[in-house]
Amino acid sequence: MPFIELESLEKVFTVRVRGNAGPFRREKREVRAVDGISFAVERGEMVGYIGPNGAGKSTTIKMLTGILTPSGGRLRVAGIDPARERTRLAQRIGVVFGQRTTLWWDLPLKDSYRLMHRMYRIPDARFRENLDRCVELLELGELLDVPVRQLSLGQRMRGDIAAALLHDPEVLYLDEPTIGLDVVSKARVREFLRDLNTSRGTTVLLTTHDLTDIEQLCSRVMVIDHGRLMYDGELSGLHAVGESERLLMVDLERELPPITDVPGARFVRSEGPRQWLAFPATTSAAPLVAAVAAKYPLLDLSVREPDIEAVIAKMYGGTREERRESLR
Ligand SMILES: Nc1ncnc2c1ncn2[C@@H]1O[C@H](COP(=O)(O)OP(=O)(O)OP(=O)(O)O)[C@@H](O)[C@H]1O
Repeated sequence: MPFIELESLEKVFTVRVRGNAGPFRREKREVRAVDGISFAVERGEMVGYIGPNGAGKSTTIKMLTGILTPSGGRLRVAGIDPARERTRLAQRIGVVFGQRTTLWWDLPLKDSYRLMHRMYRIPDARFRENLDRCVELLELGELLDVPVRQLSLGQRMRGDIAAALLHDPEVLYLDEPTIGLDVVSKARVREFLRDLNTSRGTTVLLTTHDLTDIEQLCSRVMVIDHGRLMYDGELSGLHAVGESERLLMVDLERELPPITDVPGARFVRSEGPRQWLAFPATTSAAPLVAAVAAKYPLLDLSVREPDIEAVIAKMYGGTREERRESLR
């Protein structure tokens, strides 16, 4: 049985909007935030869950934690119906919302952890062990006595991630865990998550706007838009869907006219002896490199992978129907 299983999951919000019938008349309107989503995640998977603003990502996560009750469909996490058995599920899941903290603002970090120790009734030895591990790997040692409000964003985020893991959850939901962090903090958080996934087999569902998070952490990605699942597969498959291109950067021995006679490659631009050629992301670079090397005096070359951001933007561009068509 999959660890997380959604079948035609729906969440409909009813909102009141100002209607045409007068300034004080409000009309009811339905927002289908999640509109029939089905997927399964196996234990130990690390999956990216991405989409534009308002796509329905947070609403899905809230249903997975039991905070929101679905309007339709079926949902199981570790065999548990989250909305019905929220407290029982809470023992098995960890949640990190990047934009909000679960820590107590005025308390030193270690006091928040002590409270969680009690709340989750974590056995003492296990609590110690998990805390020590998080403190070491997330470099929290010097921060334990600092009130949360005095922590930098990156420090607070690391504090929040540790808080979500003290009770050994089997699944971790991360909503924008690297938002607003500097490059060093991002790298540290990513490394920690990768290690958690490989060493403990924790299942991770990651929502992010930073596609480098996905590139570095997830081999599988789900793209959601308007409450519907638009893509579910390997990250590499997204390139094919977005018809993206890879770039070959060629350093020639000297400045030469644009390379336009290599089949399958498109000249993009040049800067002195350096030229950039584009070719489809779905084809192999080897024959192209061989063809260039056979015809031109090469000093060096490198291949740049396509920018997923551009791929996603391409997917999100156009009408919903066109996008869905392109994904078939
Ligand atoms: N409590 C609510 N009442 C009414 N509408 C809501 C509510 N929560 C979410 N929505 C609407 O549901 C849709 C999906 O919102 P959701 O927050 O799940 O998107 P998201 O993909 O997480 O977006 P973001 O990346 O901006 O966080 C949006 O149109 C949003 O306005």
